[in-house]
Amino acid sequence: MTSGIYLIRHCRAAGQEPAAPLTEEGHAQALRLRDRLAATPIARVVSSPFLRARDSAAPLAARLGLPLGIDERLAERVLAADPAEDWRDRLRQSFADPGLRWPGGESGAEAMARGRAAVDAAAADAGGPVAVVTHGNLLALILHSFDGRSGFDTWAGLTNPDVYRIDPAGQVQRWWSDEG
Ligand SMILES: O=C(O)[C@H](O)COP(=O)(O)O
Repeated sequence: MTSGIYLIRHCRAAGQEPAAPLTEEGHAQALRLRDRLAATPIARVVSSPFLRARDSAAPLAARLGLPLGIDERLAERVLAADPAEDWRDRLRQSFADPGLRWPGGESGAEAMARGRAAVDAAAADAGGPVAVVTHGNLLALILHSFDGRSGFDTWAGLTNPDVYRIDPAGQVQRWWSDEG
């Protein structure tokens, strides 16, 4: 039983590599994210190790006086070693077939399992709701682990940032999206 999970996609960023920073607008979004979430009794903040996720979570953790936890399992899924032009089609296929794996990549099932394990670890004994910051593909897979209806279309509709709430009963609801 959890007290609720806020599952967050990072704010707008300048690239996709691990060290890609937030844009100026992304930093402004991180402050709005902080202001929106600081009104809830968040007990723990955990992020992907990627810079864009850490910098999305850091203002919230600072406002709440909490350490920013880093969990490698929240890093974005590697779809394949080669940056294929048809990555979007591959992604669609991988939601339809969770066991599908391209060379150098993770299957959807593998990524979902590690992402869900990270969320469960963040929520365990937290004593209140937790905020977990990650990436688009992994976020959609984690949502799928709670609610089988979340899939490719959920991923395609994600914004930066995006916040989904998973309530103590495991029900998934989009909670906030800063489209500004
Ligand atoms: O799923 C995606 O959109 C890509 O893997 C990039 O993810 P991110 O922009 O959320 O890090």
